[in-house]
Amino acid sequence: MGQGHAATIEYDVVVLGAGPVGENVADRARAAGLSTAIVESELIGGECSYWACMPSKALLRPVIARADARRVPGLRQSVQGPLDAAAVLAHRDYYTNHWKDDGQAGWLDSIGVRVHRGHGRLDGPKRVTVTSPERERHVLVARKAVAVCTGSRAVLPDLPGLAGARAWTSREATSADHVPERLAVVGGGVVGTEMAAAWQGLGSRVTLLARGDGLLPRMEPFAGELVAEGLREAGADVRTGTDVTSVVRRGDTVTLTLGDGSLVEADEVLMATGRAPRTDDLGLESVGFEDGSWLTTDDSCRVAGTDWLYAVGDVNHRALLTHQGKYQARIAGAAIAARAAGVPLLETDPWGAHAATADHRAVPQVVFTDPEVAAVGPTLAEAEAAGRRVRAVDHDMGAVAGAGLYAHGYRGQARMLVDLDTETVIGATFVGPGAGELLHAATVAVTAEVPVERLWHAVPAYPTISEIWLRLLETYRG
Ligand SMILES: Cc1cc2nc3c(=O)[nH]c(=O)nc-3n(C[C@H](O)[C@H](O)[C@H](O)COP(=O)(O)OP(=O)(O)OC[C@H]3O[C@@H](n4cnc5c(N)ncnc54)[C@H](O)[C@@H]3O)c2cc1C
Ligand SMILES: NC(=O)c1ccc[n+]([C@@H]2O[C@H](COP(=O)([O-])OP(=O)(O)OC[C@H]3O[C@@H](n4cnc5c(N)ncnc54)[C@H](O)[C@@H]3O)[C@@H](O)[C@H]2O)c1
Repeated sequence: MGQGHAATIEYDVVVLGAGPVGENVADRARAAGLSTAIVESELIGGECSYWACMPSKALLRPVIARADARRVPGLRQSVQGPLDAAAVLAHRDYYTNHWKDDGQAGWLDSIGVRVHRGHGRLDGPKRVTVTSPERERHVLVARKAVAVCTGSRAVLPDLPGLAGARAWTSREATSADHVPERLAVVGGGVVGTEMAAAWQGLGSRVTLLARGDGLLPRMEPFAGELVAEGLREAGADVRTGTDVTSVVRRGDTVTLTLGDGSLVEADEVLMATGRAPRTDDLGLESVGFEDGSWLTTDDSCRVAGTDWLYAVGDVNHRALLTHQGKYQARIAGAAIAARAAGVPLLETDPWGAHAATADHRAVPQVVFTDPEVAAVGPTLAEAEAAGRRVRAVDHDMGAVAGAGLYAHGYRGQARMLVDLDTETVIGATFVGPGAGELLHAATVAVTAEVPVERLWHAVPAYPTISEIWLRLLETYRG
């Protein structure tokens, strides 16, 4: 169908991309009584459901559970064998619903959000052209707002040989149907460390190549150190300060050349080297922006210089995390609804209903390695760089009774960051087995700006790992 004859359908709100974030924007908009359509070119549920959070955590859970069990006297002997990799992969397939999205499509249908399958492209203000898989085109006109929620994709460095090396990105690393004997992982960020832990645990011999001084460079340095230690103990070869200069495949073997001229051979190579926005071929030029760029927004997630265009989730580069994108979706959905209803003044002050304030103050993240890393708020280095007067309070997590009971010989480290001007906790990092489940208490304390003096009255149950809070507060008070 030519563009001149393309059918035109009007909605109040059109959402581009049905990942976790787009789904939530659509849900909030329709809950406010706005007619809402969502456009999806691949699978409803997005990267998170099929090639990121869900499959990666399904692969990691047995690896971490086994490592934990091996630290429990009396249980250790029963869990010495290898994992049943076929069963783990089958469980991963169950969690991705075998890469079918009928369940999520059914949910959108049940809440009254209209799904348009195909590639969406902006075509001037408030207009979106959808090209269906059958190459049919139609035009969606948004009376109130368009929300771009198209996410991000893996970015590959420009290395000699890489284009022909059939390298894995996060997509293959989370969906592979076999365990490679040797896996090289390039990149020491979150994807690199998690996938190194998963595949080493599943039986691969992993070589992790990171170019910085340590792993997880955006977190407190002790996090990367403990994760490197854990990976090495699991049998992985972890190398930091390493540059990869070429990646060449010959037959079944891929050879990586390192900066010092040495070679690493593997059966597969995972490039875990960061993300790029999925804004190429999005028609951004038709509304005054550059295709292929991250979209900068205000705290209501509205794109600067427009009164109708929103960018929510990975695509705005505020925090590349599902939970944070879904939070933005709740805020953006409320802002879209308020503006559509003609509310004269939105609540855009910090912590207001229409300001994604937590993006700046309290982004929680758990890295599901062994040990786990759980962090919220700035690191010490970030807080100091921002000119804040802070004190870092450190404590050995293993010194807590609950930790010793959880895992014999528990190794871990905690840091609480206190703002000395407000006497509130502005950040925390916990590294150790089971640390992920400690995080929300810290997120609540940071978000609510609870004074340290009041936290003194928040009594952790004995004997839980949460007693680390008491140790941190005792250390702070002296
Ligand atoms: C390996 C890995 C593990 C991760 N693990 C975690 C984790 O444990 N916890 C966590 O919080 N985060 C995790 N993340 C990050 C998380 O996956 C992202 O933050 C999240 O998926 C972002 O959601 P989104 O909706 O913004 O984008 P996406 O999930 O990328 O969804 C965007 C959707 O838009 C569609 N789309 C794109 N362009 C168009 C177009 N032009 N027309 C129509 N549709 C389009 C895409 O097909 C896709 O379905 C992980 C990431 C990776 C890579
Ligand atoms: N559990 C979780 O919350 C989770 C899990 C996975 C991913 N994610 C999110 O997904 C996003 C993407 O993760 P990621 O690990 O791909 O990106 P990242 O930016 O966290 O890490 C990429 C790493 O690759 C390195 N790198 C870049 N180019 C390189 C090169 N040419 N050679 C060697 N190293 C190179 C960088 O220095 C960096 O350390 C993150 O922002 C993260 O928040 C979250």
